[in-house]
This record gives sequence, structure tokens and C-alpha cells, in this order.
Amino acid sequence: MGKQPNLFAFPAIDALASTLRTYIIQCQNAGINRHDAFKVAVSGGSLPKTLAQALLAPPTSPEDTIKFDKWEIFFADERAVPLDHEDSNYALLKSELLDKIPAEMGKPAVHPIDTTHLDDVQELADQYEQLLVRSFASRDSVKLPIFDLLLLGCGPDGHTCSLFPGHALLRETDAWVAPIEDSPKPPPKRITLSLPVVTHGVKVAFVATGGGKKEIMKKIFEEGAGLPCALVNEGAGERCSWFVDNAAVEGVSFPRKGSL
Ligand SMILES: O=C1O[C@H](COP(=O)(O)O)[C@@H](O)[C@H](O)[C@H]1O
Repeated sequence: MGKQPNLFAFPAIDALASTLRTYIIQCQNAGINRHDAFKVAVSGGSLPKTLAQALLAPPTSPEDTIKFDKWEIFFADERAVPLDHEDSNYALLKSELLDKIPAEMGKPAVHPIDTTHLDDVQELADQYEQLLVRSFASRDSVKLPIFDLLLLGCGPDGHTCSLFPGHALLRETDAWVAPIEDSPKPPPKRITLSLPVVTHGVKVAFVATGGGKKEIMKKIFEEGAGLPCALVNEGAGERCSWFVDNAAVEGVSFPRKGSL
């Protein structure tokens, strides 16, 4: 049972956000100790709001410090739209979190997509992969980029990043970043980190909240059924943690409860 993901369940978002903060600070400090930076990939959807609640809370002790000036923020997936478009994951993170960071907390380095390639999603993905190559050293010396942390969402169909159930992209083994032109959830054109990159992270955390996630959580944890979130669980094992509210996991059986 040592390979199972961890589960942290809370009655309400406030408590979830507070434990998520502690977990992220542990990942941040480990990244800074390793390479003087915290390299984190972030999803869109419902995650940025909860993330803001976790990260913008006032510190409770000197150890409880977010060091944004050491953060390098990448996107776990992005939609092929301008950066100020309502569907943009960057725009969402900016309005929910980045614009609200007080100057004294430091300024993260943020790596959005290069929007000059919006008409060509293969090129958009290739350019984002090149950005990762530059940030994580060359592809020749690094087989896969190793994020200190990937912060992921879980869609009601079990998708994560822009990796959708049953899609051929789940079998991608070469690209670090892949294009998708037929996303079942709009908008159809997107780019996404590939599954090997996601499962290679030092730590991988999912945040899933609300009763709307209950059915899919049951499928992911009790059946697996090749769902993208279940594949991340299998690939990352105990390096993977789920932060959920009770509503999202009512009646779901879990092999392992987490502790920080
Ligand atoms: O389309 C997307 O959806 C997922 C899940 O979103 P949620 O609103 O159900 O949390 C998100 O993680 C991903 O980044 C986004 O592009």
C-alpha cells in the first residue's frame, strides 16, 4: 500500500486552504534548498480561487512564509486564446491571485504561453516546451523536467490538465508539452503538460471541492478505469496528495489518509 496517494479531507474550504498552504510552503522550502527556486505548475478551473485563499492569508509564524520572489510559475495546461481572454488560465490566475499579491510578499516569475502562435497549437506547445527546456536545462541533459510541485484540478469527467478520458494524448511518451485540438470541454484548442511530466513531479497535489465531484471521486478511487486523474495517482503514488472537502468525497473509500 506504500504507493497510494495521500488524502486530506476537510469540512470546509477554510481548513483545506490552511493545510494546503502548509503543504505548499513545505514544497517551496524543499525547492529553494534544492535549487534556490520553487518551480510550480498551476492549473485553471476552480483551483486559482482556493489557491489565493491559501496563499494570501497572513502568516502565523516566521516559518509560515510564502517567498514569491523565489517562485517560477508555469501552466499545467492553457487554452489557445489571448492572455486577457475569459477562457485563459493565465487571466484567471492573474485576476484571482497574481494581481492580489502585496508588494512585500515578493513577485513571482510567471511563464504564460507565447500568444504569437495561437493559430498553430503544435507550435504553441513546442514553444512552451522550449521554455521548459530553457528553465529546466536542456532536453539532452534532462529526460523530463522535474517540477517541485504541480497543483492540479480534477474535472467532473476525471480529466486533469487538458488530459481527457480516453484521449490519445494519454499515451504521449515523448513530448513534454502537447497540443490538443479536440478538447471535449470548450475551448477545443489547448496545450497541456504530458502525463509523464505530470507524474515526474517531486510532489503532485490535486484540489477538488464540492458535491459535484463526488461521483467522479468514487470512480477515480474505487475503479480507476484509466481516468486521467487515476493515472496520475498510479504514476505519482505517495508523491501525490489530494486536498478535498467532505462534500467531494462523501461515501468514497480511500486506501490512505495523509498527514503533513
Ligand atoms: O478545463 C480545465 O478544467 C480543469 C478542471 O477544472 P475544475 O473547474 O473542474 O476545477 C482544470 O484543472 C484545467 O486547468 C482547465 O483547463
